[in-house]
Amino acid sequence: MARTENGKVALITGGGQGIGQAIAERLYADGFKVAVADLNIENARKVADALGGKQRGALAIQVDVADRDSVFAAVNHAASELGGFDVMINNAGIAPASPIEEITQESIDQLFSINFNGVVWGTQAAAAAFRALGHGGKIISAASQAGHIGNPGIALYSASKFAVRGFSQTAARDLAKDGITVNTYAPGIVRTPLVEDLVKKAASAAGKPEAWAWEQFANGIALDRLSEPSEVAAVVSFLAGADSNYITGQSILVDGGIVFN
Ligand SMILES: NC(=O)C1=CN([C@@H]2O[C@H](COP(=O)(O)OP(=O)(O)OC[C@H]3O[C@@H](n4cnc5c(N)ncnc54)[C@H](O)[C@@H]3O)[C@@H](O)[C@H]2O)C=CC1
Ligand SMILES: CC(=O)C(C)=O
Repeated sequence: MARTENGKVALITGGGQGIGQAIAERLYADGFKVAVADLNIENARKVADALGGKQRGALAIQVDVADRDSVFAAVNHAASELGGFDVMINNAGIAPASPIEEITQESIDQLFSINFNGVVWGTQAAAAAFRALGHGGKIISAASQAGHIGNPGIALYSASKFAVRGFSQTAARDLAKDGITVNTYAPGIVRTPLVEDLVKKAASAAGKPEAWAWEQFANGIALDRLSEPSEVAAVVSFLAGADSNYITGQSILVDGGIVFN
């Protein structure tokens, strides 16, 4: 795909692997300068370096999305180093199993601090940067099919993704006056380290081989296969680009046909 040099800047949290890496690569190919932001700075550096590094408009930044100051610092760093700020992708997330009986205050706090608070801090930091730069922008966050229908075994995760959708709908209304659109993407089951981990744990809990667990995860998908990260990145590319300028407050399912709204 040819770079179009659209001159815009996007920051992707959780950009060091999986869906976030695919989004960073896709937006870079679309012509964005990208800030690849991750708790795991080594992985973020690998992704940014493979795109050519800072000199070529791909900057690695360490961020902890659970920490408001860290997120604001990452956005400000991206804006000053890359010369602007236009698109925020709140992608970082975790998906530990959470059987109902085993949920604790700590497990709620840990999961929500990343999956939900991280989206709130990212939305605040991006909106502040857009206002300071005197223009609007786009905020795009990771929901999930599990944020459209409760998924068995991952109650906290599902709840956090419903919360991301609810927060983003209100943010879309509240920030529209500033020329800011707010949307979410809702993947199905994507081949990433996050899902590999869920599959391993499901197989071990059931005392079955991993191949069995992969089949369970693929069950009920109309297109009868799992998703690749690049297929999610293609939809995020649309949400980050001008063709989606009249879309706000929406959650776009990219799940091969699991949830039908
Ligand atoms: N893989 C899937 O099937 C699906 C994933 N999603 C969502 O997509 C997003 C990305 O998922 P994957 O790529 O599969 O996950 P992944 O586990 O492969 O990658 C997540 C990245 O986020 C980073 N990260 C974790 N905690 C962080 C923190 N506190 N601060 C900054 N970075 C942090 C990790 O270091 C990692 O690089 C998540 O929000 C996830 O919930 C949604 C639906 C399905
Ligand atoms: C991790 C996730 O979002 C799933 C399984 O939908």
